[in-house]
Amino acid sequence: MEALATGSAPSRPGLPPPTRHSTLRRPKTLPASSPTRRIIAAVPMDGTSGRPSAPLRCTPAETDAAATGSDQTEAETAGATEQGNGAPAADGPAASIEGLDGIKIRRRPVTGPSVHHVGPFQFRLENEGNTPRNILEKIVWDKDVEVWQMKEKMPLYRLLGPLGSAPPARDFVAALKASYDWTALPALIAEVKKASPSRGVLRENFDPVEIAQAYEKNGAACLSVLTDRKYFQGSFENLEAIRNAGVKCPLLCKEFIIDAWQLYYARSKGADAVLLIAAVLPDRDINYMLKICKKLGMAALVEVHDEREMDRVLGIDGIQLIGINNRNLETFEVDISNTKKLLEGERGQLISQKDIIVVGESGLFTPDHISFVQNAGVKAVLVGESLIKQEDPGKAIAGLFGKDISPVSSPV
Ligand SMILES: O=C(O)c1ccccc1NCC(=O)[C@H](O)[C@H](O)COP(=O)(O)O
Repeated sequence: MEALATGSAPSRPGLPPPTRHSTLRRPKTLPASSPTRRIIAAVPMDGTSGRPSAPLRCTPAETDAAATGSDQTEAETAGATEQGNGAPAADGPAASIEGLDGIKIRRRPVTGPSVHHVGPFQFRLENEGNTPRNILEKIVWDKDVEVWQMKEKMPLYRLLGPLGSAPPARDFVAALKASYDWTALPALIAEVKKASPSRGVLRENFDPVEIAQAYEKNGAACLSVLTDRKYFQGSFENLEAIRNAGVKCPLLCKEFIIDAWQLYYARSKGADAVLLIAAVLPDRDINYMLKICKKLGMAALVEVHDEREMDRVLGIDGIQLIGINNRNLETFEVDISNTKKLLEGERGQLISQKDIIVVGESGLFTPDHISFVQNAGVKAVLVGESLIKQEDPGKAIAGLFGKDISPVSSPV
């Protein structure tokens, strides 16, 4: 399949997975100046007393991070010698400089694994370089391990079959435009989300298909389906089940995409669109992933949170959808005036010139909130909590918009 040609890939996405090593190696060096280097635990590994009930294990990410040492493969030397944020792979203070390439988080632990083996012991050495600084960094580091494990089980070539038999991609952008034209209100992307790191479990009695059908019936233009299991209790099974149940609304795969492989996987599970987070992905990755999405027929919702990310994204060609997240993913603070702030002045003008649809994301609970972001310039909204927490999430849509927006209702 043509879309599988990843030969022109820049550094990390699409590269063959780095060689893994069965034993842990020390990272080349720990930063000499490492200020908070601490031994947290020393655990004998031979089953004698003192062994923890859930033994510490070295994870692929740990071996992977260690692989930034001296015996890298050619591919790693060519591409993966960066953290994915342009930072040098391992040593020294430069490795932890934030903001290189514009992204705020470190894509991997910069000082290598926190777990080390000495004889029969495992040591956990924590320092600034291998301790996540915020939830987004933690999610992305965990995602790195998860994606590596998934790729091991299902390498790209083995996705060919599922990709070929996946239901065809539907036009996510056209669905948003049609809804906006019909209702003269922001098109709704309703989120199928059981839990979140900031809010915990949002809905105990969670039937993803039933919720998706209710959203569709009550006027959602598109759906956003959380697929991350660890932090959102979502799954690709949910995405697939919703697609297979005959829901016609195009589906956004709400995932933390860090590797091009995930785009193919999402498409093979029936996704029509994916989320690309500017705080996580350098421009070159966004560029590259947009091209793959296009080949796969999927839309990409490129998410920003601040002016800097917005300016970066506005410099990238081919973007059709920009999501402004009102939630700061590092602090969980939600402020819907963020949408207005990012659309003021020249940025708003450029967005109109480029015919980009802006999606207002997070913290939208009332018709006033919807009016506020619409007046700021959004043509679509992404809403989770305020719908999913209601007894009847479908009916809650009319409450959110202040009127019935279902397809059977009359247009304005
Ligand atoms: O919501 C979180 O706690 C969260 C934490 C870390 C990364 C992403 C997170 N949420 C993703 C979203 O921003 C929302 O799911 C989406 O925009 C809908 O927001 P809401 O309507 O407030 O549920």
